[in-house]
Amino acid sequence: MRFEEIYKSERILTREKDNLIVARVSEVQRELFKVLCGYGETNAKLKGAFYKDKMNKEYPVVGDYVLLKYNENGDSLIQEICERKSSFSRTDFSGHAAGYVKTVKEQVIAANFDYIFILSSLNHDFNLNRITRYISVALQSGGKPIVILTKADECDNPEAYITQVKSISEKADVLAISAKTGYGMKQLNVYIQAGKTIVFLGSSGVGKSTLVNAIAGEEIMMVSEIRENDSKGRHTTTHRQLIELASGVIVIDTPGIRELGMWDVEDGINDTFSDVIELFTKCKYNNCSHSKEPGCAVNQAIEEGILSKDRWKTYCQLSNENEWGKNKSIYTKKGKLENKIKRGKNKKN
Ligand SMILES: Nc1nc2c(ncn2[C@@H]2O[C@H](COP(=O)(O)OP(=O)(O)OP(=O)(O)O)[C@@H](O)[C@H]2O)c(=O)[nH]1
Ligand SMILES: [Zn+2]
Repeated sequence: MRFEEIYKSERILTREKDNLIVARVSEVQRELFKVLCGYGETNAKLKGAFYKDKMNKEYPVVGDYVLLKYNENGDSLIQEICERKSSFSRTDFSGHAAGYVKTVKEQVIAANFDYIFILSSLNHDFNLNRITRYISVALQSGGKPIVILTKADECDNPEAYITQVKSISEKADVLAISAKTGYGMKQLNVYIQAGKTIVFLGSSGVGKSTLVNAIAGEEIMMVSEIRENDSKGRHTTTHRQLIELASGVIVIDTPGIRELGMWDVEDGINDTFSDVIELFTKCKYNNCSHSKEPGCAVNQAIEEGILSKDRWKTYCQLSNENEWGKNKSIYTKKGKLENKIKRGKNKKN
């Protein structure tokens, strides 16, 4: 994480004679980038080498730390991308209808975040399966999942929901808030620290923009009621994708993250369901399908009430969905393997 450290501590010249500095990508519009650096925000392009070997090259994404040849009179040049400590990917179907895809590519959409705020509202559409899926995606990405149950003012018993969500995984923090009444908002202070980068996940209307505004202490995002009267829509060209708040907290909000799909999140699912995976090792037969076999530890745990039927069902659903994505990704296997190796390296550091 050398780039990140340099960026956070020095920001200005690292290799002065070449005019190279460390910067952070704040916006991506096709082949044009905006980056934050010690000189403020500046426009940047990629150096030519990025385009030579198009198939295997990783392009910078929002949140990336990059080495920049700074140009005060025009576009600066991005020379190199720093290894990512965390990242979100989405499935790119390349224009094919789902189910008929020949090639599915992994497209990284944001990188280097510390916390993933998973928002879910405590009104009518509370859905434990959806939260479980988000937690799996989050654990896979390398960031820390924080489940934030919003609109607590519309719910009689937030604690009951907190207990349910806590049962999904002990690796996720869980809290309930109301941006309207201020209930529970103080609990966020642990995460809202200068230098920390936060991404927001959650369905439309759960209160992401409202929470970002509350954290920022000013209106930096449009809240739904207002946006409906705005024919331009929300993600216009002026919409920042990475924002550094006055407090030094960094917020990433890219359009792609809001519709985050499933990529190969096997590690994330196994992490979330470590209790289930543990049971597999106790089945009598190695190749147990966990349906009707004698000595199946899963069935036994369900009978004894140790594992709930719902939790088992969610595990099966998520891992089936994940298998589907994996089979279709065979054409990009090589790239994926490389990614995995890189991620493995990161963990050790
Ligand atoms: N009762 C109540 N309503 C809230 C709270 N937070 C947000 N809302 C309302 O929920 C609605 C949606 O809020 P947004 O912040 O725009 O939600 P969003 O998740 O950003 O929505 P998208 O931009 O569509 O993804 C608005 O009407 C808010 O006023 C809360 O704590 N309590
Ligand atoms: Zn079994």
